[in-house]
Amino acid sequence: MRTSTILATEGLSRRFPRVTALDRLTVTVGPGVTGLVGANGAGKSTLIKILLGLLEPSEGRAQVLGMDSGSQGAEIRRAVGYMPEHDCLPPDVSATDFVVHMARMSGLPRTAARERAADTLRHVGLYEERYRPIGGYSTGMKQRVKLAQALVHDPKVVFLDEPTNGLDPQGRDDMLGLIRRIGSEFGISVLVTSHLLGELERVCDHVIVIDGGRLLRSSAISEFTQATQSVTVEVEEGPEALAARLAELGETVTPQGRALAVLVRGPETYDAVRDAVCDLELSLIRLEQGRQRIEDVFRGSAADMTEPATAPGLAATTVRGDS
Ligand SMILES: Nc1ncnc2c1ncn2[C@@H]1O[C@H](COP(=O)(O)OP(=O)(O)OP(=O)(O)O)[C@@H](O)[C@H]1O
Repeated sequence: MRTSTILATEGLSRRFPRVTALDRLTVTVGPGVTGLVGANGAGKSTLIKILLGLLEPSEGRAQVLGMDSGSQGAEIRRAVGYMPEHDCLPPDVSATDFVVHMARMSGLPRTAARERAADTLRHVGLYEERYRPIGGYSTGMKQRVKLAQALVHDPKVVFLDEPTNGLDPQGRDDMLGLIRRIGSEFGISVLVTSHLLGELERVCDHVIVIDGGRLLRSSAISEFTQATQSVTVEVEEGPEALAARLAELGETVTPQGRALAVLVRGPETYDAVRDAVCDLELSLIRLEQGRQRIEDVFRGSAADMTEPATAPGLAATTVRGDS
């Protein structure tokens, strides 16, 4: 394992009686913010639980910070902060009391625990409300408390399981901003899961996409954005004929209103557009470089990831990058 490796899995599988949640997953994660993306049921939470030593793999192995998840789970959990997906907060205590308690559980002395809890709650943006019982909090505030308890013991790495779940667009933006700061300002490596590819584009250095427990892709975000370069072509009349000709020439074309978005494979794509427009004697109105959404790379292979799970329309409002 390289010294810069934060976590790695090798041929990792986990079978449940009715489903294979992870299927021979081999992946390596370096420092920075890494997105783990997959539709609901893709195996994201299962992977996190195995990494933390909370669940046994059926086959293969996993390491976090050079420690084996099978035999060194307790050490891993000391070094890693974990924000679980589901609501697991006690309703009757305040955020302050809860986060201090979690800090004490991690081994911090009383005074240090109080100081760290106050700092961490301030970092996640909880102020006066931190003295009120958690039961009265909004979803966004509860997500912040979960994030604070993951950070309070000053971990080297945090695993955040669907931190934007249930949040409105503003809440998502705020949470994504916090995640970016954890990576850049605090220097903590982050593994963050989401079922929406587009929202992680903004905060991640690297993205891993899984589907049905299998690895679809693991790439630096720059490779994704390169892959999503497109050119928008608008002609006065005959966009259908142009689309058909470009498709014949092997180009990937998506109608966009009156225009066409053509995925750029390389310089040959521009030649194909020029030749098709000339051959069909069309009048070109617009030829413009743009970027498709990151999830367009996976259209067809993992379509669920382009849909918001809880609130239709949210993804469209939070995803950047339409050309
Ligand atoms: N304890 C379990 N017993 C049986 N099946 C399970 C168990 N835990 C997970 N699964 C199944 O394994 C698959 C992967 O689940 P997992 O929770 O890892 O997915 P996920 O990508 O985190 O999705 P979600 O965001 O919906 O939780 C699912 O089909 C799920 O039903």
